Amino acid sequence: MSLTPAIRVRGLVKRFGQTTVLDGIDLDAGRGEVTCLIGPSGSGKSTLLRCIAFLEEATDGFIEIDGEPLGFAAGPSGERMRLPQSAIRPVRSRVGMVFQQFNLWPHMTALGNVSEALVIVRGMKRRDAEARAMAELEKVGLSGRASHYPSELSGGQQQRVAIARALALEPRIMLFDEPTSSLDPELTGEVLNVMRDLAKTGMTMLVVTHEIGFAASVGAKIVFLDHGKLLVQGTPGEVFGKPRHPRIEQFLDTYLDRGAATLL
Ligand SMILES: Nc1ncnc2c1ncn2[C@@H]1O[C@H](COP(=O)(O)OP(=O)(O)OP(=O)(O)O)[C@@H](O)[C@H]1O
Repeated sequence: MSLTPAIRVRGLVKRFGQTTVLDGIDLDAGRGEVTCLIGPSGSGKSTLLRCIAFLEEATDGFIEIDGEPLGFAAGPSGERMRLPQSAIRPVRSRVGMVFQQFNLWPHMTALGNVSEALVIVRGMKRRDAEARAMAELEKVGLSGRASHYPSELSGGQQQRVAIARALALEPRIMLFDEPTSSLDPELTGEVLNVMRDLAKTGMTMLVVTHEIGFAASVGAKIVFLDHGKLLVQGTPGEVFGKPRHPRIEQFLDTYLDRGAATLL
């Protein structure tokens, strides 16, 4: 088995103007594993995810996906060189992303939302795209809602459509940015269950979450960001077990989610 991590981040820096939001992040996310990113609000979790999805361009540092550089590579003397678009696109297309807001097209059905990208991005025939989209909707338990519009679906169902849409493009890595934070507890549970099932298929997942119970039970690795630095990382037992790093203790006091106490 290859030891190359699915995601390898080295020395990642992101600045917005004078503000340093990510300050030298080194991170490995294992293939077929769930890595959970936790940390206080504003610590840089979303920005890190967005850099890995190449939605934001890092100010410095390197990202590799399956051992291949994303966006920038080290030149002959170690200098940072921007890669051409033709080299960026195939690496970037291996990464799927699910956001806090579902971002579905309101004028399209669930089936349309999942199949459209296959037609536009992949150039699939509509009939083939819809067959693939149905299979993805089935996986998230929504084949019976294929002809519904987003306004006719609950928030949890909309997020499951968004997950199906990302999966339809066959990513090797799925990034989730607080996918349940706009949902009430019941709907949160149904989305987390879909993510649990996805993890069981061996999908590599990097998940920003405040659902500590989910992170502790599904995460192979927990990464704690604080003020743009990676402060603590390890297995759930190492990060949440006692004695805990004082910042983790403080964070759990502030952010402990429903039911998490029983797991820690
Ligand atoms: N486009 C931007 N321009 C300027 N500052 C930004 C931009 N995006 C993020 N920031 C700042 O970067 C910091 C980190 O934001 P980020 O959203 O990555 O944190 P987070 O840990 O995901 O927070 P939360 O848990 O609240 O979502 C914040 O101070 C934020 O205001």
